[in-house]
Amino acid sequence: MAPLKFCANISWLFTELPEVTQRMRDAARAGFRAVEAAWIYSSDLKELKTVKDETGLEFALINTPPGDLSAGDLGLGAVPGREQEFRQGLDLAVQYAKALDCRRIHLMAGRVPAGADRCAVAMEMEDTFVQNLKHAAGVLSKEGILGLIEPINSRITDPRYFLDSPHQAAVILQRVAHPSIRMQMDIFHWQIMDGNLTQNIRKYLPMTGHIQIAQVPDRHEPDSDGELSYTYLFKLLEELDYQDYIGCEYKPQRSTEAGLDWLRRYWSSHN
Ligand SMILES: O=C(O)C(=O)CO
Repeated sequence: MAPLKFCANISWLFTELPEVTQRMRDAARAGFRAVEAAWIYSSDLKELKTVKDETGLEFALINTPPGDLSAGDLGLGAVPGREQEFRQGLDLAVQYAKALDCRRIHLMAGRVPAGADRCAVAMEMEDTFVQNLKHAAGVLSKEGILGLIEPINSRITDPRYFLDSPHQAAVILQRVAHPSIRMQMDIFHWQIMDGNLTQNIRKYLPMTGHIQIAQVPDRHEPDSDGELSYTYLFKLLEELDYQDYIGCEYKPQRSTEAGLDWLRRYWSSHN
């Protein structure tokens, strides 16, 4: 069984440094061969590419732009009436992904509008998402890029996020029915929403293109106190021969460096 591949989410790790490029260098120094990030659109693309080339880092994943964060947007994929903006954001994400040779883009669904009843708007939002994902599939398949949809828990992290369960995502993926659109499995969110991780991982891994991890409930390092045994979960993913990236998307309890012992232990026991 091949060792699992971990990438540093530099929107959560190495945030002791303000600049994305500084975080990239620190991630490389810490031993990571790949990074992922939420939104890098305020960074100069040429600088990102220079540092990527200098460090030899791979860019594993970026997100589509969120929309207007200050107005409460967190993605536009499933938001009726914002289709044009979603498509413009997709084009920008593709521009960055191509320049950085990044092969995965998280197509963010977005939130149920404030004040709306989730059940009342669910069908319209799902239909909007399916149409946007079918459009994205056509764009991304030409570039050899995977589009990913990620359930984000609506119990703790984001009560209004539209896509909040792996089962809901699986129905949407079935409606889109395109190999360029796959699941983004964030084990932190899946535990909070559904538990039953062994069954859900076994069931949905075949349609998954990226994984993210954090401990539950405080979203710290995998080896911090919490509900999950990542020793068990990593063994399960090795047994299932998962070969894509695992994004380290957690809040360090102290510093990023101090919190990386779990990964050093994994690397030293698998090299
Ligand atoms: O909030 C999360 O878990 C994300 O991955 C957003 O991109």
